[in-house]
Order: sequence, then structure tokens, then C-alpha cells
Amino acid sequence: MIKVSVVGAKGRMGSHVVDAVNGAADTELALTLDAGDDLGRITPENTDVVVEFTVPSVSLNNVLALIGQGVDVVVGTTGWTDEKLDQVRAALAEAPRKNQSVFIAPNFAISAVLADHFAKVAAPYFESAEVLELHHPNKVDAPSGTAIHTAHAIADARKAAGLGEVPDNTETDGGSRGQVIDGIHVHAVRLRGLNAHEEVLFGNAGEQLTIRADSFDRISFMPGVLLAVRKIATGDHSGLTVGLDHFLDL
Ligand SMILES: NC(=O)c1ccc[n+]([C@@H]2O[C@H](COP(=O)([O-])OP(=O)(O)OC[C@H]3O[C@@H](n4cnc5c(N)ncnc54)[C@H](O)[C@@H]3O)[C@@H](O)[C@H]2O)c1
Ligand SMILES: O=C(O)C1=N[C@H](C(=O)O)CCC1
Repeated sequence: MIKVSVVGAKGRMGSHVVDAVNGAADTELALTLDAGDDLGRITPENTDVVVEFTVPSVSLNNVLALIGQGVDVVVGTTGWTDEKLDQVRAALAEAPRKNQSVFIAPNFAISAVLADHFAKVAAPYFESAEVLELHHPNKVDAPSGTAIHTAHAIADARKAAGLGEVPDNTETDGGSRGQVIDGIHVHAVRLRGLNAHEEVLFGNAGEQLTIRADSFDRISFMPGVLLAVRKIATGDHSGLTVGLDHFLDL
């Protein structure tokens, strides 16, 4: 049995993770912690893998503390920058246990991971590309971690293919053209009734490709979370891994 502790256990995602861990045949729930609880209670003796779903402002410190306590961590919280990821790599290099792992996924839903993959494949073939993400209004960050990840992936694929900037003659926008991430415009919608949705729009003269992923319920993230827990528990993925695509045969 894989012993799993959950940090952020009272949250929308954390509470689903608690149910998923309790419901799987090969995982057992160790500790459930939330804001104000002592992270120091988590040790390699009581926990094989920690699942962390908190808020972007605290996640880095939680992960650094957990690395220092000698446990492996699967992280779903958003807000990761290159600088933060470098801090995680540096902490792993000094970790108390050999071959410690941290896994971070901007999105655990198979639909979103595939949409991101298909966007990377499509990107070199289109002159224009924009990303639209749509989420529930309780989300604290915008744009979504997934949209940021997709925008960087599209930009990298365009650069590798030798494409230049996307065409855009806008002279005034008042913010309506969205945030520009790595040259790609990203738009965020917050609407009651939504959960987590992303559309990637590609355009050429006379044609358009739309790739859309819809997560209607947080249960859609749980197979991905359990897959990551199982992969990390094998001990075969030491260091930092970012993205569930690493664990899928794409
Ligand atoms: N990777 C994915 O597939 C995926 C899917 C959904 C949400 N998310 C991300 O997960 C994060 C959490 O989303 P949510 O909707 O569950 O948010 P939420 O606000 O419902 O839950 C966050 C929980 O973290 C707790 N918390 C805050 N500070 C803490 C601390 N220092 N230590 C321990 N717990 C603390 C809060 O009390 C709360 O219970 C967000 O960054 C969100 O974007 C990722
Ligand atoms: O509900 C959220 O918050 C979500 N956050 C992640 C993101 O920012 O990409 C994944 C989708 C749901």
C-alpha cells in the first residue's frame, strides 16, 4: 500500500484527493493537513507520497519544507515560475534522502493534458494562435496554470519551427487582447457554472483549428493524481518532473 498524506485536504481539490486515496485499492490515507497544521508531522515513516493542493502563495514553501523532511511530493497547486522551479531543484539536490522526487502538474485531467499535447503538434502549422481559459469564479489566479503552460508550449513549438510573431495590428486594446505570454495572447473568463475549460485557437488564411478541453467535475483530475502518486512511489523518477505527459505514452 502507498501511504499518502494530503496537504490542503479541506480544499476543493484536496477533499477530492482524500476520497480518491480512500477509494483506491493500492493507496491508504496517512495524514490530512490544512492551513495552520504542522507540516513537520509528515515524515518518511508515516508517508510515502504527499499530495499538495493549496494556494500559489504558499505552495513553494510547503514543497521546500517537505523536501527537507525527506518525503516525495506530488503538486497540483499552480503559480510555478522558472525561478520557483529552480528553488525546488536546488532543494532536491540537498535532500536528506537519496533519489527524492517532486512532481508538479499544471493539470491532471487527461482531456487537458491531451489538448496541450495536440496544441504542441498543431502549433508549427498555423500563423495565428491564441489561448482562452474559462474557470469557476472562486479561482484565485489568472490566467490558469494550464493556459500559461500551453502558451509556453505553443511558443516553443513555433520557435523550433522558425515561425515569427503572430500577426496582430491592434493599436489600442484597453486590456481586451489578454495577457501576452511568450508572444501568445491568453484570455481568462471567470463565470459561475464553469469548472475548468481551455480552448486553443489556431488560424491560417481561410481555415481554423479549435482544440478544446472541458473538465466539468473535479473528479476528472483524480485518475491523473493517482497515476502520479503511483509513478512517484516507484522511486524511478528522482528529481523534479513537470507535466503529466511524462507519465503517458504520447
Ligand atoms: N493541477 C490540477 O489539475 C489542478 C486542478 C484544480 C485546481 N488546481 C490548483 O490547485 C490549487 C488549489 O485549488 P482549490 O480549488 O482546491 O483551492 P481551495 O481554495 O479550495 O483549497 C486550497 C486549500 O489549501 C488550504 N491552505 C491554504 N494555505 C495552506 C497552508 N499553508 N498549508 C496547508 N493548507 C493550506 C486552504 O485552507 C484550502 O483548504 C490552485 O492552485 C488550483 O489552481 C490544480
Ligand atoms: O480550478 C482550478 O483552480 C484549476 N486550476 C488549474 C489551472 O490553473 O490550470 C487546473 C484547472 C483547474
